[in-house]
Amino acid sequence: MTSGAEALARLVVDVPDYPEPGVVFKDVTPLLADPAGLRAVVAALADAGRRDGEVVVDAVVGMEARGFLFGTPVALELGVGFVPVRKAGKLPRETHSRSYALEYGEATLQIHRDALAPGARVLLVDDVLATGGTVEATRELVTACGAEAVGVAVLMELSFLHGRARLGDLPLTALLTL
Ligand SMILES: O=P(O)(O)OC[C@H]1O[C@H](OP(=O)(O)OP(=O)(O)O)[C@H](O)[C@@H]1O
Ligand SMILES: Nc1ncnc2[nH]cnc12
Repeated sequence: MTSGAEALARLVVDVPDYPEPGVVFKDVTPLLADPAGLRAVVAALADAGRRDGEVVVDAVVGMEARGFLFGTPVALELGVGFVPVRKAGKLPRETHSRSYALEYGEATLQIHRDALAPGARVLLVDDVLATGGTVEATRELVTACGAEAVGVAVLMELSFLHGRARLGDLPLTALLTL
């Protein structure tokens, strides 16, 4: 059987100097194309939304774009809904916004103001934790909705970028730490 860590080691490709010199980009498209590998990492990420076998989150939030690809199947696996956090200008109704910096640039993220029920317990899902700017901004957006981020689950943590330090008390599940 394929484990999540084995799938990541085999199916994530390092691309040096993309999208700019000095960055080693983690390309997850071969993982997405491999049904057994994809199933293994989705199952492992979903475990972050359970305690003692019980689902303890009310929603999964995924960040554009790769957080959508992993967050949606994780939500299905947990039996909860999926809420997208999008780059600025993509959501059609009233939003909350947060700007942030990441390993190779800056961006603004948005969430629909009514996307989460007040008090909802939310699992954040993404592919990579790098500087932590994306997760920090997303957590603030969840809080602005009156909900609470109770955990973050990622495929890979790039520990040399110290994203964990920006998470405060938010529990992190990383299937692979590099
Ligand atoms: O921890 P950070 O430094 O914030 O970096 C991590 C984020 O960077 C990547 O997304 P990107 O913004 O490149 O968007 P994409 O998924 O649309 O390519 C990645 O998918 C994470 O969301
Ligand atoms: N090195 C990297 N590879 C893929 N996604 C990223 N997001 C931020 N840094 C990244």
